[in-house]
This record gives sequence, structure tokens and C-alpha cells, in this order.
Amino acid sequence: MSFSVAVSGATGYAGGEVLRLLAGHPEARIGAVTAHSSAGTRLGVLAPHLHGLADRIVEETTVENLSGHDVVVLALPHGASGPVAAQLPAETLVIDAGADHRLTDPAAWERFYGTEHAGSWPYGLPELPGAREQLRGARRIAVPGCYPTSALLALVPGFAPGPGSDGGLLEPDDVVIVAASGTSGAGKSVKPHLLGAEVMGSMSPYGVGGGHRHTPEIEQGLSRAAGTAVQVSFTPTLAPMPRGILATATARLAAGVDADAIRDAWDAYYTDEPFVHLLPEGQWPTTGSVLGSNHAVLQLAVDEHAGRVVVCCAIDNLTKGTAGGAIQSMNLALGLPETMGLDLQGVAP
Ligand SMILES: NC(=O)C1=CN([C@@H]2O[C@H](COP(=O)(O)OP(=O)(O)OC[C@H]3O[C@@H](n4cnc5c(N)ncnc54)[C@H](OP(=O)(O)O)[C@@H]3O)[C@@H](O)[C@H]2O)C=CC1
Ligand SMILES: CC(=O)N[C@@H](CCC(=O)OP(=O)(O)O)C(=O)O
Repeated sequence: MSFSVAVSGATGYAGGEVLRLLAGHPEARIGAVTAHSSAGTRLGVLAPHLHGLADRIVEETTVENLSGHDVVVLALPHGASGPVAAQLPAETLVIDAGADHRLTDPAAWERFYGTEHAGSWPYGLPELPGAREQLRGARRIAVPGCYPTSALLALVPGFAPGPGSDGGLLEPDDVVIVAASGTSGAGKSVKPHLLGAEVMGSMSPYGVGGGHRHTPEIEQGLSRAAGTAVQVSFTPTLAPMPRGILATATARLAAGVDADAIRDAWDAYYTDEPFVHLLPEGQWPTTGSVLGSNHAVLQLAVDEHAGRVVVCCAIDNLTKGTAGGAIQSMNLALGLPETMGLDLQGVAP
């Protein structure tokens, strides 16, 4: 079943990663590659790692240029994908890597993004409870943010009923997440705080005190899984590396929950997942081990002294955190094997 895919935002980090993965997908044919200020340029100038696509000319992002494809991936700045998506035919599978269609609560959208809510679409994190049912046959998919991908994968087995537990292993009002991200998470456009001289050899927090727009997205995912409101304190930090996220999530254990119950729940939740791995005890996640792959690696410990679980999760922000998640969800929507085109090992060292 061969199908055509247009990629908009093709010259950006997320769009470039989508193209890298599509180039290795056995059934995908890459159609239009579109962007904005770089329209008219050879893709090889802007994304020289995409060798097979070097002679493609970047087109302007218009509904005409995106039309006639089976799938359209939008990897555009926040607020740009809503108006484009609204003009694409209902039968086209539209996958939005941006945030425009992730949040279900219009008030949360307006508070954190400051524009009108474009509506919500099925959420492209297949490992969440019930997500695969929503994604199969879907024609609109909202790809999660990269921090929410790592945070949700870290904590969802503690809230959702699963093969190893009835859920409710963690208190919903005491969840703390601190995550370090590589600079590609901020996109390719030039910003002073992303200059090599600022970032190399230095780490910095931002969005501290509940100000980051991924807080409501993480709360939405955990609350859905728990069936009750989950409150999260989330702090992102910028790390001196090009890509990768290491999220450290801690939560207070519910009464009577012990270390065995926690390990059993995480183990059972992820045992059949092709891309999420609870590592053997004693081995801790590293961002280096997942670079370029669609895999997420987890490890946890129960801190008996503090009465908390501590879970670390590493992903590649551009792969499982964006483009890999998008392809995984696309496969589900199109009725293909979920792992098609994603059989990628990490890149080391
Ligand atoms: N980077 C990451 O780790 C992740 C990113 N995302 C999301 O993916 C989306 C893209 O992010 P990212 O790739 O990092 O950003 P980049 O800044 O690297 O790329 C942005 C892309 O959008 C194009 N673009 C900018 N403005 C417009 C416009 N008005 N119309 C059409 N195209 C436009 C740019 O083209 P040109 O340069 O030609 O103007 C470029 O191709 C964002 O919504 C982001 O939140 C999601 C998860 C993780
Ligand atoms: C390092 C860095 O700046 N990261 C980005 C998050 C990138 C991402 O996944 O998020 P969206 O798709 O929601 O933009 C940020 O904190 O804004």
C-alpha cells in the first residue's frame, strides 16, 4: 500500500526528521516539501543530511501545494498549522507536529498560547490508555510535545489501570517533573540564548514556576489516564547537547504501595510495547542510547525515605518526541504495522 506524504515545515528540525524517517519507510512516497522563507531553495542546502532529497526544491506552504497527497505532515510554528489544516480535505490524513490541536481545554490553550483554540484531535502517543483505538483510521492526529512524551511515558503506569495494577499507585496531587532538553527542541531559528557560546558548557532552567506550556499537556495526559485530575509541577532545562531529553519524574506513593508493586506495574505496562523499555534494574537511561531512534528507555527507584517513586525517561526529542511518534501514529491511522519504517537502532557514541 504505497501512499504519498507532503511535509510542511520541511526545512525545520522537526520536518527534517520526518523526512529522514519517511525516506526509510517502505510504503511512503515523499511528495511536496514546503516551508516559508526558504521557499525556492534546494533542500540539500538547508538539510544536507537528507541526501536522497537534496535536489528537491522547497515550495511555499499553500493549500494548493499540499493538496493531492494521502498524508500531510505539518511541522510549523505554533498557531500556523490550524488555518492550513482547516482547509485540507477531510479524507487526507493530517498530522500536526505542532501544538495547535493537542489540548482539549480551550481555556488552557488560551492561557498558555494566547490565541483562539483550533480544537483538539486524537493524541499521537499510542502507549497511552485507549490511544491506539482512537488512532486507528484517524484522519487528524496531534503529535505530542517532546517533553510531554517523556513525562507521560515515565509516569502513566502509576496512574492508569493496566495489566500489572488497577491504577492509582501514585498520589495525583504531588507530581514533580524536571527535564533536560537538547537545543534542537527550540527549533532552528536563530535565538541568542541558543548560540553555541551561551549553551556549550552551561545548563539553564526556563519556564520555572508552572509557566511552561507543556504543563497543561502533561496534566491532560495523566488526568485522562488516572480518571481524576492530576497536578504537575514541571521545570524544563536546556542542556548543552543538540538532541535528546532526560526527564526525571517523581510522585508520592499512594498508601500501601511498595517497591514491588511499582516495578510490577511498569514492567507489565510496557512489556509488549515495541518502543518503550523498562531497563534491567541498576541500568539507568541515557539520552545517548536513544539518539536517532524511536525508542524510549526508563528506569525507576522507590525512595522509601521520601515515600516517592523516581522515574527517569530518555528519548530523542526529534524522533520519539516528534517525528517517530508521528510516523508510529501515521502507521496506525493507515492500518499499517505500527513499527513500519521505525526499525532504527540508536547512534553511538
Ligand atoms: N524541535 C522539536 O524537538 C519539536 C518540535 N515540535 C513542533 O514542531 C513544529 C516545528 O518545530 P521545529 O522544527 O523545531 O521549528 P523550526 O524553527 O526548526 O522549523 C520551522 C519550520 O516552519 C517553517 N515556517 C515558519 N513559519 C512558517 C509559516 N508562516 N508558514 C509556513 N512555514 C513556516 C520554517 O520554514 P522557513 O525556515 O522556510 O521559514 C521551518 O521549515 C513546532 O510546532 C514545534 O513545536 C514538536 C515536538 C518537538
Ligand atoms: C528546548 C526547547 O526550547 N524546547 C521547546 C519544546 C519543544 C517541543 O516539543 O514542544 P512543542 O512542540 O510544544 O513546541 C520549548 O521548551 O519551547
